[in-house]
Amino acid sequence: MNQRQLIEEAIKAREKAYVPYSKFQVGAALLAKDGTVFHGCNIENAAYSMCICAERTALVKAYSEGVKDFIGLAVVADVKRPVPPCGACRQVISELCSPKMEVYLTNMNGEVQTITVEELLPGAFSAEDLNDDK
Ligand SMILES: O=c1ccn([C@H]2C[C@H](O)[C@@H](CO)O2)c(=O)[nH]1
Ligand SMILES: [Zn+2]
Repeated sequence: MNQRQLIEEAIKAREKAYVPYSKFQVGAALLAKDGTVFHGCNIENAAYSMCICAERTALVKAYSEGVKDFIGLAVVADVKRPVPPCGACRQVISELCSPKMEVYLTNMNGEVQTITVEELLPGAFSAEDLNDDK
């Protein structure tokens, strides 16, 4: 599976978005090392702060099935620039994906920005900080 194909999977995942409030559909596709692709979409709630982003949906689906090794993540929305993940997702991606893994940020115009996990959130808070004895 190449970058273009993973983006196609994210476009398919986007169709499943549950977005009655924002009407802003986001899709994600997470490629695992074993070749499995996990789809994610955003899922909103009348209690707005409970909204779950597409990226986290895909990651939680994979982790909950015991899959933890990934090759890439594609994210797509219908926006002017390749869709930027929110801060919460950057934090979760930083913890659950390897620093050098590539993330493909895209839009429906076919623009693609390739960025690594470590570039998404430089200086991310991590488990090492918790264990820091100073
Ligand atoms: O990268 C992003 C950015 C936003 N959203 C969702 C959250 C909310 O449902 C809607 C508007 O912010 O888009 C995502 O799923 N991923
Ligand atoms: Zn997010």
